[in-house]
Amino acid sequence: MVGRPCREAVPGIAAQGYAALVDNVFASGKPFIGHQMLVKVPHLAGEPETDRYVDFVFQPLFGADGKVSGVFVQGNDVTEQKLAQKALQASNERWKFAIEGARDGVWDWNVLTNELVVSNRYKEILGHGDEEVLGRYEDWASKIYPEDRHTAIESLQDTVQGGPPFHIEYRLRCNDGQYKWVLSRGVVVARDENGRPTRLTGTITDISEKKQTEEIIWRHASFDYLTGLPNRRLFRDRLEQEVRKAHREGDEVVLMFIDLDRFKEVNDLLGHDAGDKLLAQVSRRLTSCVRDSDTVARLGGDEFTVILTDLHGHPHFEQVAQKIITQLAKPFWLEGDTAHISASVGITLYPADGFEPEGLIRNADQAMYAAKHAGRNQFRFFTKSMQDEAQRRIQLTQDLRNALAAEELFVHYQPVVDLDSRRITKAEALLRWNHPTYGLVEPTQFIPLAEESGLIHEIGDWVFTQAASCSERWGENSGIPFQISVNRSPVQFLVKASVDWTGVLKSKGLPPHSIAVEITEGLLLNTSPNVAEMLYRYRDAGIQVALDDFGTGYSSLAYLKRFDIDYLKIDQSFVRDIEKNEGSRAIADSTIAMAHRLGLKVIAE
Ligand SMILES: Nc1nc2c(ncn2[C@@H]2O[C@H](COP(=O)(O)OP(=O)(O)OP(=O)(O)O)[C@@H](O)[C@H]2O)c(=O)[nH]1
Repeated sequence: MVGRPCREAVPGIAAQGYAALVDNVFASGKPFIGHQMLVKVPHLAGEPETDRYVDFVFQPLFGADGKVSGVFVQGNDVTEQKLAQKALQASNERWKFAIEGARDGVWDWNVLTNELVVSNRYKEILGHGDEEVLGRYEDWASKIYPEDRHTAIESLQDTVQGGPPFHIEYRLRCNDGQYKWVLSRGVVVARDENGRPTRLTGTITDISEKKQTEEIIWRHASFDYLTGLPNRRLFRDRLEQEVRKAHREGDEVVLMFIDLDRFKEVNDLLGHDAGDKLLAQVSRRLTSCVRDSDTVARLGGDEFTVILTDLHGHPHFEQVAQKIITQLAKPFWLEGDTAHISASVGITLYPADGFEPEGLIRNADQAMYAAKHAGRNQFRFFTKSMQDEAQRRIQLTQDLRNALAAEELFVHYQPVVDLDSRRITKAEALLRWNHPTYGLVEPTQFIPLAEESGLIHEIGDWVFTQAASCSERWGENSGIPFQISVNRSPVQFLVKASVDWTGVLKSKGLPPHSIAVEITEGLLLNTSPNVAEMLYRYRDAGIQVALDDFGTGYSSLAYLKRFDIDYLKIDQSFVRDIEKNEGSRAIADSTIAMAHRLGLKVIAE
């Protein structure tokens, strides 16, 4: 090739304009430098050419006479570099497209010069036009919502110091002075020779809508829909926060547990809507008894709590408790009806009674329970003995679970004498518990535990089968049917019985009136369809129904007829002093007269 004209040596390349370039340099005597010039390199005949990019230098060579004697051509193949650049450009285009498509704003911060450049979309998110809004880092920092500023700056600094990429949600001030939630992300894109970041680039996304949705979800999950008060979940959070704060500041926290007294009666007598209205009014009255910084919450049903904070050695909680009791004992006007209720309040103190929120809630609940048992409409402070009592209740409930299997329960039969024939024709089945440690436990102590724990269903069915067997035995012995009455707790009416009482009687070949079901007056006021359905089922099956403790509650005559009650039992408080007390005698007389006119029989306890 050497010594031959370039048109002959590399004809394919020379023809691409390179021979002309050589001629130009030769003629002008001026060098030529070309960057990334395309050269189509020919291959064997029939094969396609390949594209190469070459950095060229065409240097004229001068002879002794000062004239151009030749041209020195040097080519440096930079194809790889060119392709890499092309790829990068394409990728940048794609990113630009993606970011703009996502409607994100872009920022770029030069750490060395402190220059901050933001895209138009960034400005648009903040409600600005083309004008410069953020020229420096400080401009950005000054626009952050004060409460978020520290965390946002710290997070950015952390990235600069070598931490993870910047990723944080915070609020930025817009053109109209309002704050907007944004999500900002950023990474280090350049470093100096010591590895220190010199440039960070990132995006901001407008997340105000997402935040609004989150806020709505949070409100639903944290506030009670009926009263607008914090619910159980938010109450727990607040209590934890307040206990932590009091611990830091050496302060106290007072927790009150408030349960309305006989609220069920409002629902039963005036309807659920009226009950709802009363609950809403209770929440307003409670809020009016405390300061804005205190918390009033509704745990559910008719249970409320109050957290008193910032006491700073001036405990005024007894006055607050008394105020609550007084406020809630005042009548409630419920669109045409008036309701009277009261409240039982349990009080516990952090740190005197406990350190853990969970324990404090338990204490306040136990104190409230004690206030109820002491006659309602009052407050009680938590004491150690309440804890012992609660412990005993838990223990008894546990023991009760085994009592049936361990044969500790037994049924005692109290005879009922027919005053006309002077014969014992009936008996009442009374449940007793012979506890291995405590001896005979009163039904008033363990029946409420059985009701609370749901054990009443199993125990109640067991009492019924015992009574049915006894009725069968005694009926056979005497030759006439013998009726035994069995108490059925209101709780047993709430779910479908697992044992079909009428079916059991049928299978034993006993007439349906072998068993009478004793219910309490309050049950008749229950509006649950289960109650009415079950009572009608007894009536249709021929099982008699007796009303216990008549005279102590509502004594509503309408219900006696509606549910076809067969017997009334006059409460023993009237019967006991019937000979000495005129009033009791009058009540007993009129009850008997009324019952007989209604076709009901009467039993005196
Ligand atoms: N109207 C209404 N009633 C509710 C709501 N939640 C629960 N309840 C009722 O509130 C009553 C609470 O029952 P209790 O506290 O056991 O009954 P109480 O009559 O207050 O009895 P004591 O507390 O022993 O005095 C139940 O009858 C529930 O059905 C509600 O959102 N609205």
